[in-house]
Amino acid sequence: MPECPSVCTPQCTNCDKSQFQVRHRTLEKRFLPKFNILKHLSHDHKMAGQTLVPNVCSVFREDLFHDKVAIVTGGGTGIGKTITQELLHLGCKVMIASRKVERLKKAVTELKSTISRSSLADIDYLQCNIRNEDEVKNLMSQTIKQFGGINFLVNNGGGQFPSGAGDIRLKGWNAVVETNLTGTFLCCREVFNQWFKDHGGVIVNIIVDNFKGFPLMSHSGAARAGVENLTKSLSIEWAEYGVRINSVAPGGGIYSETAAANYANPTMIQSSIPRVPAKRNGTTEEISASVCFLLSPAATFISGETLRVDGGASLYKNKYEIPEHNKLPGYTWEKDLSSKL
Ligand SMILES: CCC/C=C/C(=O)SCCNC(=O)CCNC(=O)[C@H](O)C(C)(C)COP(=O)([O-])OP(=O)([O-])OC[C@H]1O[C@@H](n2cnc3c(N)ncnc32)[C@H](O)[C@@H]1OP(=O)([O-])[O-]
Ligand SMILES: NC(=O)C1=CN([C@@H]2O[C@H](COP(=O)(O)OP(=O)(O)OC[C@H]3O[C@@H](n4cnc5c(N)ncnc54)[C@H](OP(=O)(O)O)[C@@H]3O)[C@@H](O)[C@H]2O)C=CC1
Repeated sequence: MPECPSVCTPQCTNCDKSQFQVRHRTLEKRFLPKFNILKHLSHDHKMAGQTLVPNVCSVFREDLFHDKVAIVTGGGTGIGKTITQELLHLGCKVMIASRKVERLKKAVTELKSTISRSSLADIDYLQCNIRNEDEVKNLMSQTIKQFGGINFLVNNGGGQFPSGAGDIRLKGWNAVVETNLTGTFLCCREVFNQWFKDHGGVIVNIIVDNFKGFPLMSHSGAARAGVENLTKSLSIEWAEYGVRINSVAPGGGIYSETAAANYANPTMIQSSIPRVPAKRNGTTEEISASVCFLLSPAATFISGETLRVDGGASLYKNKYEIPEHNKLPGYTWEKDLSSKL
């Protein structure tokens, strides 16, 4: 059992396990189901006064963002929800935004209950499809109205469906490109025009590990490559306005129930593990820590960068297995050379 990185968590009301220990067990359960090495927990662990969301064990100082306001798109689920929870823990006011209001409402109710009474942190939600220009404009203006400004934008909302490129219909291609590239652009442009141009600010874009191509997700690979380059362009163009912008590229698989549920094969996220040098999936907490670092004063000289958070996966094998074939013969002036190639 690893050490908890900071002071944390109450004990279970039924036994002496801390919430961190229970959380750690839950992660083992997620990542190693088929090896059956887990001992079953003898009872449900109930933490006095706690909700279902785990307590935050952030490595960052608790008041780090006490005077800050953040927007997190897709902040009601998975990676975005963990980022939101860590930002709240660090004292930030957070507006979460996505398409499905029920998810947003549920997340706000759960996460609000984790804010301590002495904290200046606050959370609210706005429905916003980042593909819709008017809704993005509204997200920025309403956040400014409600929280008095915006310091951070985390462009986390996004996704795709797996498909061979030959089978992607134009509508499907456009849906993925509009979500991941155009949606990210619209959020960047609007936060700049409505606030960052006059006050500065920090943007973090969540992309994917597409560094060796993204076979069967070509639409998303292309869109995220666009975001990576947008990150570089804007880091130069907007430096004079006090804007920093970076990307985080999660790799391997980052497990969350919603991420897994997006795929017909729920083990899709787990299937990366053999090709991850760390030999496991990543956690939403590991992505959140990188985002908080890039938002923080520790990263004031970092802009235009993409941080790979992938256990080394982007340096190792492509997940895609190329079937045996002889469809790409060599070009040569010698007869019979092809047998030696
Ligand atoms: C290990 C992996 C690493 C990465 C992990 C993660 O990212 S985890 C995070 C994962 N989380 C997420 O990805 C969450 C967010 N993702 C999403 O909401 C969707 O994947 C979206 C981005 C396509 C938007 O969807 P939407 O409903 O707003 O879109 P829409 O209604 O406007 O147009 C839809 C059109 O797209 C097409 N099409 C759609 N699905 C399929 C399919 N399965 N099959 C084939 N085609 C499909 C189809 O053409 C359809 O129109 P049609 O022909 O039917 O009339
Ligand atoms: N999990 C993983 O292994 C990896 C994830 N990523 C990326 O990380 C980000 C978060 O994914 P993750 O948390 O894992 O999965 P989730 O499916 O939980 O998160 C996707 C989020 O994006 C929101 N979203 C999708 N489309 C839109 C839209 N048009 N407008 C506004 N919000 C939208 C969804 O909310 P709603 O449905 O309410 O709109 C949802 O909250 C995504 O960009 C994903 O592609 C990258 C690499 C690996």
